[in-house]
Amino acid sequence: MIPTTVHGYPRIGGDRELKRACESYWDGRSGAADLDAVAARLRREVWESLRDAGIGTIPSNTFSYYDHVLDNAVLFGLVPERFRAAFEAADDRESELAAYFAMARGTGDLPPMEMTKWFDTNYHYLVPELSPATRPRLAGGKPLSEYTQAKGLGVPTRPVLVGPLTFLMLAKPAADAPEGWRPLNLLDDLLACYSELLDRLSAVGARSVQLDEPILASDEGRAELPALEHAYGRLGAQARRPELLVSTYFGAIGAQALEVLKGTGVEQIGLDLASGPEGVAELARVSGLGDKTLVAGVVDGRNVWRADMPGKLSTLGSVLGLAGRVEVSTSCSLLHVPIDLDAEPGMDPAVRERLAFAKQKVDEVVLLGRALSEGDGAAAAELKAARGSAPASFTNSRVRARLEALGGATTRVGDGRRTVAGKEPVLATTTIGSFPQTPEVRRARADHRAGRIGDGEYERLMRAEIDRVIKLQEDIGLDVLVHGEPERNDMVQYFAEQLDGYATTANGWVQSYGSRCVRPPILYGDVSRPEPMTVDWITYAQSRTDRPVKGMLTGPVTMLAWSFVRDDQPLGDTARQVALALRDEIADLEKGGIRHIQVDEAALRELLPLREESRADYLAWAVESFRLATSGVAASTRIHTHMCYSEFGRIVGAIEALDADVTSVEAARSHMELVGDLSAKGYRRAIGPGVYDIHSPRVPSVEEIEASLRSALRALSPEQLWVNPDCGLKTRGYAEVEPALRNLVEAARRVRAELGR
Ligand SMILES: Nc1nc2c(c(=O)[nH]1)N[C@@H](CNc1ccc(C(=O)N[C@@H](CCC(=O)N[C@@H](CCC(=O)N[C@@H](CCC(=O)O)C(=O)O)C(=O)O)C(=O)O)cc1)CN2
Ligand code: MET
Ligand SMILES: [Zn+2]
Repeated sequence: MIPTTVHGYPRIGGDRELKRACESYWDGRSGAADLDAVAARLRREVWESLRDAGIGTIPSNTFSYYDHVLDNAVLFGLVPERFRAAFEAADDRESELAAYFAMARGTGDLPPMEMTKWFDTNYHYLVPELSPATRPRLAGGKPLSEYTQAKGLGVPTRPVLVGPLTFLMLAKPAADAPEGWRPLNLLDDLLACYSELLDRLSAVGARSVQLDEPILASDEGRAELPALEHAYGRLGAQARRPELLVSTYFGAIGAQALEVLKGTGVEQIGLDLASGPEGVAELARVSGLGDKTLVAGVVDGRNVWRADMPGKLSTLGSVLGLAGRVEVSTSCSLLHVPIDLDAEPGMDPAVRERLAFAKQKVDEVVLLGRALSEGDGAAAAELKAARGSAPASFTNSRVRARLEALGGATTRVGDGRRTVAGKEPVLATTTIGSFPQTPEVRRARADHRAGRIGDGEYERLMRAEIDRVIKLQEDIGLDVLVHGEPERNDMVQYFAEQLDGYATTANGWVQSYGSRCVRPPILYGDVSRPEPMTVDWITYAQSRTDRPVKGMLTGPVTMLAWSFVRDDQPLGDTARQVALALRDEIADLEKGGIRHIQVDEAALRELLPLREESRADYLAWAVESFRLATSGVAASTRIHTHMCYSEFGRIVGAIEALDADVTSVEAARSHMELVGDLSAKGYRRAIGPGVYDIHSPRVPSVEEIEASLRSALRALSPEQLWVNPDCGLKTRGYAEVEPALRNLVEAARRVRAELGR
C-alpha cells in the first residue's frame, strides 16, 4: 500500500467554532475551560475525519488558538521582553491564556507583537522578537499534550513544528538587539531545545515529527545552506528521537538545498510537486533521495481546483524510483483552503464540479495512494472524473476584444497631481475606508441574506449608517471623508459578488489572522462588470456633506491575491480583465462627481514572488493592471491607493510606477521603518504612513501620534505627508475608533501649528 498524509488541516472548525469560542472568551462571556473544551473537540474532529478518510499518517499540533508561529515561540520561551513577567508568572490556565492572547492582541498598555504575512498567503503570523539576551528553553508542552490527546483517542499522529531555520528567519531582532545581530545567531541554543523536545516526543511514543521549512522556497532560505546543514546534521544525528520529516512547500527548494538535506540523517523529505515542474526536476538532478522517504506534495494545498488525477499519477510514477519510499501528500497544509465543498449546495454546478476543498483534497490524496498501489484499474471510475477543460460559457469575447483594442493605452494625463499644496491642507487627515462593522450592520446583512428584511429596508439601514459615519467624521474634523463601507461583507468578496466570472461561497471560510476569517471568492472565468457596483453608495455619501468623500475600490492585484484564481492563463491576463471592470467603475464614479478615488492594493507586497527571478514579471503586470484601472480619470481627480503590510523597500519603484497621487500604508506596528525606505529611495509622491495600529484595541495618545508625525517629517516634506490610521477600521469598535480619530486630528493640528501652516 502506498502511504498517504497531509501537512496540516484547517483548525477553525466547519462552522467557525474556534472564532466564536475565542471571541466569546475575549469578551468575558465564557471561561478558559469552555475555550479549551471547544479546542479539544475541534482537534478530535480533524484527527477522526482524516483517519476515517483513510489518511495514513495524521498530523497533530496543527491546531492553534491564534497562530502556530506564536505557539512555537511560546513553546521555546521566546517571549518579547514586555510580556515576560506575565508569561513567567502564569500559574493557572486563565493567566496562561491571558499571557498568550496579550502577545497576540496587545493589552491596555502593551502593544501586541507585529503581525505579518505568512509567505505569499493571506494568513498572518506573529513575528517573534529575539535578541542576544533571549534564552530559548523548552517552556511548554503543547506538541506533547496534543500528541497524547490524539493517542488517547486511538489516533497515532505526527506532531508538526515550525522548523528552526524558518522560525528564526521569520523572527526579527528586538528593539534592544545590537545593529547587525541576527536571530539566526540563536540557532545552536534553539536546536538544543528542539533536541530535548524530540527526545520527549519519542518517550511518549511519537514515531515521526514534521518540521516545516517553507523558508527554503525563498531566496533568503536558499542562501542559508550552512545553517540548514548544521541544523539537520545535528538533529539527524541525535540518538533518541522520532523519524524526522523536513517539510518544504510554497515552491521548489533548489537542488542545492535538496542535496544538503539528502546528506543529513533526516528520514523523510517533503517536496512541493504541485506548484511547478521544478520539484521533480530537482529530485532527478540530485539522483533521488536514496533510501529516504519522499513525501510527495502532488495535490495542491493552496487552490481549490480539483486535481488532474491522471497528471498527478504520472508525476507520482516519475518519482517512485527516486526515493526509498514515496508517501502521497498535499503540497502544503490545507490551512489555506475552505473545509468542505459539501457546505456549498447553492453553488453553480458548472463551477462546483471543478472544485475540491480541504475534505475533497484529502479524498484525492487517498485515491491517488490507492491507484498507485493497486494500479489505475482499481480507481478507474474516480480517476476519470478529472477536471477537463473549461466550458465555453466561462469565456467573454466582448471583454477580450475590448482589452485587445485598449492595448497598452494606460498613461494618465497627469498635471500637478504631485503637488498636494492648494488642494488639501498639509498633513491632510483621512481614513482608509471602512468604519466599524457593528453587530447591527452584520445582523442587517444576515437578515437581508436570509430574506428576513427586503432590499428597501436593507438599503435604508445602510444609508442610515452612512449618515452616521459622515456626521461623525465631520464632527471629528477629518479632511477627506469616506462612506465607511458598511454595505460590504469584505473588500474582495463584495466586488466578486457583483462581477461575472466569479463565484462566491456561503461557508468557505479560511483563517486570515486570529479569529478573523475570509471567504475567498473563486475566479473561474472571464471577468466583467454587468453594472455599477459602488456608485449609488458613494454618491449618496457625497450628497450628505460638503467635504470630499473618497470612493473605495479594491485593485486588480488584491482581487486576485485574496481569491482562488483560474490557472489556465497567466495571472497578468486575468488581472487586466479585473482592471477593465474597475476602469469602468472609476469612470462612473467620476461622472457621479466623486473627486477622490482610492483603489486598494492591500496585497501588492504579499503577492511578490518568493524568488527574485520571478519578481520583475510580477511587478510589471501588477503595475500595468493598476494603471489600466486608474488611468482614465481627469488630472484633477485624485487617485489614492492603500497597501497593508510594511517592508516596501524592495518595491518602491513599483509603488512609484502605480502613478497614484496618495498612498497610505501600514507603518504603525513596524514603527515607520518604511518612511525611511521610501525617502531613501527618493519617493516624491504623497504618502500616509499609518500612525496607529488598527489591529489592536489600544487607543493611541495625541502625543504618540505627534511623535510619529514628527518622525515621518524627518524624511518627508509636509506637503507629502498625509495623516491616517494604518488600515481600515472595520474590525474595531466605536468606543476605540472615535477617541483614536479625535487624537489623530488633534495631533495633526498641533504639528501643523508648529509648522506655521
Ligand atoms: N479578503 C480579505 N483579506 C484580508 C483583509 C480583508 O479585509 N479582506 N484584510 C487584511 C486582514 N485580514 C482580515 C480578514 C478578515 C477580516 C474580518 O473582519 N473578517 C470577518 C468576516 C467578514 C465577513 O465576511 N463578514 C460577513 C459575514 C459576517 C458573519 O460572520 N455573519 C454571521 C452573522 C452575523 C449576525 O447575525 O450578527 C454569520 O454568518 O454567522 C458580513 O459582514 O456580512 C470576521 O472574521 O469576523 C478582517 C481582516 C488582510 N487580508
Ligand atoms: C485590508 S486593506 C483595507 C482597505 C479597505 N478600504 C478598508 O478600509 O477596510
Ligand atoms: Zn489595509
